[in-house]
Amino acid sequence: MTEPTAVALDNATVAFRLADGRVYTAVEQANLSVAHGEFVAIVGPTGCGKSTLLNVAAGLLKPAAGTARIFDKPLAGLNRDAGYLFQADALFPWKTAIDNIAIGLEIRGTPRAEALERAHKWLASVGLGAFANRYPHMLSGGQRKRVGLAQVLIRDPKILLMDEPFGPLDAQTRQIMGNLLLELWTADRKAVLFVTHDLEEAIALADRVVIMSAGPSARIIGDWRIALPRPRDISEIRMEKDFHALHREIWSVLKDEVMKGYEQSSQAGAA
Ligand SMILES: Nc1ncnc2c1ncn2[C@@H]1O[C@H](COP(=O)(O)OP(=O)(O)OP(=O)(O)O)[C@@H](O)[C@H]1O
Repeated sequence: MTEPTAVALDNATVAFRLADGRVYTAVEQANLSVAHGEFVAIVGPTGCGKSTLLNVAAGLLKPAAGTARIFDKPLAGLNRDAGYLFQADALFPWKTAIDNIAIGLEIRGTPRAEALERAHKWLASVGLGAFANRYPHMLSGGQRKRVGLAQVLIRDPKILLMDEPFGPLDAQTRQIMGNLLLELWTADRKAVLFVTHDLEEAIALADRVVIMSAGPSARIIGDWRIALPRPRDISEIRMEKDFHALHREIWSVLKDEVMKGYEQSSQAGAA
């Protein structure tokens, strides 16, 4: 039996009403799918609608036209199968690392002792076993991301929605986090939808890279299968010939859209 598609957006159009009453169509007729266990990255120019598509998959935004289906069922309300990791930290500043991780289970009614035991395992799997009692302000940006990842994964979502999760980190920490993400994903293949503006990061991580055009009315204009071998080290894979060939091919499509994106966003009243 074939597995149901984890995320399927069919002809999804998303529009926003602006303060002056005009309607801004951010995304038009986007078709996007993420298969069970597949890692898909969305790349596109700034402001094209990457987060908007992710928010549709999360059930935070309803398309004006088209449909969103999760495991072959129409999405109504929040996507309860998904865990969401944003660019900004979502940690409670008044809770320690361990309590930040355990809270997701405690909210669901898991007894505290059991929640803590599982949280310690997750803290160890993100390499922070010795930092259980640190508050978020006592952790580096990369360490906070690790806690954030554990906080999402402990709830065992079937789908991971990631919106530039490593955006604020320095280049080296980004690569370390990328490798950690791949290691955890390989152990338990969840469907991943990963938004990034960094084409190299997208190719290094994903099974498929999807490219969006510049907005308004952004569309999906390319979909590449990334047949690079796994397991991957995301620093080393960037040295490979096949990686360069893919990068060249995808960038040839993306670069015009990036330029259009900058022009659009610099025009008065663009959005
Ligand atoms: N609530 C809103 N009301 C009006 N316009 C919005 C709203 N949310 C997003 N937009 C517009 O929709 C477009 C897409 O926004 P979105 O945040 O999805 O882009 P993005 O590709 O994720 O951008 P970036 O790469 O800069 O993070 C942008 O032009 C943005 O200004």
